[in-house]
Amino acid sequence: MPVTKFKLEEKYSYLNGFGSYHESEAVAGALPIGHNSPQKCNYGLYAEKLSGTAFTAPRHENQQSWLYRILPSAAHERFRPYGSAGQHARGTEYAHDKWHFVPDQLRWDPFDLDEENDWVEGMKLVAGAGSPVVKSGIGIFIYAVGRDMASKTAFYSADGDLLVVAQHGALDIQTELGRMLVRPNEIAVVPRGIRHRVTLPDGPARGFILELYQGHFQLPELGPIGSNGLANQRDFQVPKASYDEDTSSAWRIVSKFGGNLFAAEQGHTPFDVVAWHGKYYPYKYDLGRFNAVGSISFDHPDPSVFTVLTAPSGASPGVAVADFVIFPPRWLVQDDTFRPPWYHRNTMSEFMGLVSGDYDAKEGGGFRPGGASLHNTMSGHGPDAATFEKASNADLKPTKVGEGSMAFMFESCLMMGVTEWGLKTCEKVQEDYQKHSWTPLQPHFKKPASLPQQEKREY
Ligand SMILES: O=C(O)Cc1cc(O)ccc1O
Ligand SMILES: [Fe+2]
Repeated sequence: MPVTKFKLEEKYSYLNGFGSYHESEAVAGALPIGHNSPQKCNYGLYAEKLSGTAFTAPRHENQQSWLYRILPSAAHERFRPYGSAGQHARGTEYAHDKWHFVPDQLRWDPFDLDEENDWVEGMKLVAGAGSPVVKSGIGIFIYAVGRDMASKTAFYSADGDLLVVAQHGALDIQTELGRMLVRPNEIAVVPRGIRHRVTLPDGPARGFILELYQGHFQLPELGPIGSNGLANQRDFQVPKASYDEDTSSAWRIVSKFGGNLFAAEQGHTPFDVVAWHGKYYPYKYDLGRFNAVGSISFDHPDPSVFTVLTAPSGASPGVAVADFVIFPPRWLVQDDTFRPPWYHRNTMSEFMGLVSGDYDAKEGGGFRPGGASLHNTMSGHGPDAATFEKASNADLKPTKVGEGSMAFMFESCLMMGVTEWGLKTCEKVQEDYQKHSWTPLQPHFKKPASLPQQEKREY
């Protein structure tokens, strides 16, 4: 069910619709009518274009927005390496240049909450593939944040779109285009380049981030499902324009650029966009609104039926560099079916995280909220021994699984590497994952004493 825990405050105000052309003005009349770049913009604003795709990208993929702001984003001093001007670069772990590629199934205990780090310092790269400098691949981060970002500081990633999965605590994400409140069981996407400032309205926060170095997320095709279902377009919320007027104090812009952090000073707020229009904007989505479909006869369908958002690899149709898939509460009704996931090895790699509750393939415990697992290219996995035992003997009446639970998967066609931080420094990798889950599986094969009569087939 949708998140209801916090009452929405008036400061958060949204437009509805994924991929739509939106426009929003915090001051009536701030948007020029009928053109984008008048000789003088209304109210003395500057016009600035923000391109999220090549100018010439096909129309259905093209994502650009026009911002009407008090000062252009270009008005800042030189960028210097973050940390060199007295900022504490405490524990920033963004290095993407040395992956450990290991075939083991990996599982992480819940990552620690953190009292000290802010959004910039609290993001740790755990796994991924490719590189932001060639705009190819993905990075998977956990974040554990205990402090608001320093006042008058904003952050942006030039490396990719940030898909944020909130697991614990709420995030107030003030962006150039407007403000979003992102609570556990919700996700948000902050596209490449958009300045944002993250504060914590509800204490420490923890969650997961997929950074998409190439392209943008789209909704999956629905094929025979029809015109509604899964994540519906109208449930995506886009912040309305809201701006601050501050052209007299010192602001710092922190940039993640090629996996490294830089900071530049400027004498005005970056959150000065009075109006905007276009298709390149941040958005959020409540996972409780996902309309799950599944088998109502027999067999366990592929988890692609639970895809919320997908980012095509461009390699071939249907092959994603990143699928964001969830396992929401749902009814299982299949006859004569082993209902949990089958045992499997896939060419796609699967990074999973748990937002809340239990996951139905891991009755034996060990996959806990705030924790994660990685089943890489062709690494065998599936239900643990406890789940196999239970599910193969279960009474197959209609059953609700995942009540109060939300697991998700970042799935990729790329082989995923793990960072030094993810494999060792974090000290969360479970040594006994295999012994706990699959080595206890017993053979049950019994060759029958007399074989059933085969019908003679004529061809
Ligand atoms: O490995 C997992 O638990 C994720 C998963 C779930 C499922 O229902 C089918 C395949 C799959 O990879
Ligand atoms: Fe899997």
